[in-house]
Amino acid sequence: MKIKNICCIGAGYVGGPTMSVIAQKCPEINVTVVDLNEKRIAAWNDEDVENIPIYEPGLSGVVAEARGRNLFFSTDVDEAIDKADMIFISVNTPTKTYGIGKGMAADLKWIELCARQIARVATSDKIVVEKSTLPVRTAAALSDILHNTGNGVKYHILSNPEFLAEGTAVEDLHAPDRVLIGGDYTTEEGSKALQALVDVYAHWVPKENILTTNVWSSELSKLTANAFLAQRVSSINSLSELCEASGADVAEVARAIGKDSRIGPKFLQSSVGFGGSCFQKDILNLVYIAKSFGLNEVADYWEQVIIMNDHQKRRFAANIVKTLYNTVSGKKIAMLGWAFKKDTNDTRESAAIYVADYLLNERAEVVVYDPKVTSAQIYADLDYLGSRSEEENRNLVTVVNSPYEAIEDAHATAILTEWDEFKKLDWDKVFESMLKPAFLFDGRRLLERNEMEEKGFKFYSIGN
Ligand SMILES: NC(=O)C1=CN([C@@H]2O[C@H](COP(=O)(O)OP(=O)(O)OC[C@H]3O[C@@H](n4cnc5c(N)ncnc54)[C@H](O)[C@@H]3O)[C@@H](O)[C@H]2O)C=CC1
Ligand SMILES: O=C(O)[C@H]1O[C@H](OP(=O)(O)OP(=O)(O)OC[C@H]2O[C@@H](n3ccc(=O)[nH]c3=O)[C@H](O)[C@@H]2O)[C@H](O)[C@@H](O)[C@@H]1O
Repeated sequence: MKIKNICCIGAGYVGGPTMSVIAQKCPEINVTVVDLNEKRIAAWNDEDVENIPIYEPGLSGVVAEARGRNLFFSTDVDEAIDKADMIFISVNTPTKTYGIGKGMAADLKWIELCARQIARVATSDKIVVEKSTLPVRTAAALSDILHNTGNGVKYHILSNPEFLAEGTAVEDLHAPDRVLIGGDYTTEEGSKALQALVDVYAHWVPKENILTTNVWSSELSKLTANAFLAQRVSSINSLSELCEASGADVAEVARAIGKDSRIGPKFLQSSVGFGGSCFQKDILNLVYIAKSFGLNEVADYWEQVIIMNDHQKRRFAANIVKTLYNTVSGKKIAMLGWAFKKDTNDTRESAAIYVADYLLNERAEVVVYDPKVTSAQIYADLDYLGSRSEEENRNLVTVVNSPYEAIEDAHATAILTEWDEFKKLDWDKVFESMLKPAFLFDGRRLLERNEMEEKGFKFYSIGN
């Protein structure tokens, strides 16, 4: 079966970049990315390709190459569904904020809406691909909806979770460690559907890197991969506190253990805590699933990863207060970075939000600089927490366009995101323009202690 038309529902951080790369690498396939969000689609279609709604290194070049040729962005969801032989569902699956499973389970409302819409519109057989991260066995629910509310056409459901990381999305999509496709390989038709998607990726991914499994293994592998990655960060972060107490240096410990090929060097960078839209949500989902099977010890084991991460964020903020003589009330704290990691404008679950909230509860005046995050986003993130009125957030928080403006007359500077430009700041100038003693809190292990102390800073660094 040769795929000619692909539709992707959801033009977000996953749907946008993933489909752009498929279109780039498969010029004979028409790829239409649809979304209900008109503003987002308008931005994807902006004449100036630098204005696409997601900042990812290299992405604008990919979009420029394929857009208008075989890559289209549209709000006409029905038309794109009807035309497609293969439909990716790449909508958001956030943690539920209400009802059963509140604060834990994934909210599958948008997934179900997509399924119902596909069933209503489709007049020919479709391969439906789960691109969103979903709880294990979601494909059964999708199949139920599609086959019971549809127009009598046939559906094959595949699971094809996405492993890209933000900030390196294009690189990850061009050369993935693996592509995972779950499908029903026990039937001839199921195998054909699986093969159709394998053939799409085989345009640029070596065959040995395309793994096929049954649907449940694929769904569960995505949650597992994120849980393992987050667990490594929480593990090294837990040790950062022990390093601070004992005189060891977490970077040295990480290097020493990472040299063991069984452990490996990646994801051992101690930090102010992991953020991003997925680690916390996916682990909470895993915990919820384990609990729903009555596996309480399994649930407790994974929940600890989140508990440690919350502790790390709180501990970083609390240390600022403690170091500034137990009060930051009325003091200016410069925060460098707001995004949850460098090279992205995404702020979802960023540690910076929680550190700022903590400091604001202590009545600090916070000044934020981030090279890619807008002030509107920063205020929206704080408002969303609901810790204080919107007016108070605007009174207490200032967003500026230059790091030097942020640090001017600051009592303390805190690095929250590891943007490369922070390494290259003129730190002598920073020291000069801060109030003394000039406290510097490095939440990303970006700077060298000796160098900063020589310049005169009172320097605090995670795990050292
Ligand atoms: N952000 C990331 O780096 C990664 C995310 N994922 C998973 O991919 C999924 C999508 O994540 P993101 O792209 O970050 O989310 P996102 O929130 O950036 O994008 C989702 C888009 O879907 C649209 N949408 C929702 N319901 C719709 C409907 N019924 N019809 C049309 N459009 C609809 C929304 O308007 C939104 O623009 C989630 O399940 C996430 O866990 C997986 C790997 C990486
Ligand atoms: O499902 C998802 O959404 C994605 O989640 C993560 O990707 P992402 O969240 O974009 O970014 P990561 O590079 O994993 O970083 C996550 C957080 O952990 C932090 N981190 C990461 C690595 C490390 O060593 N230390 C550390 O503190 C980062 O600063 C960031 O806040 C996974 O890496 C992707 O494989 C996955 O597809």
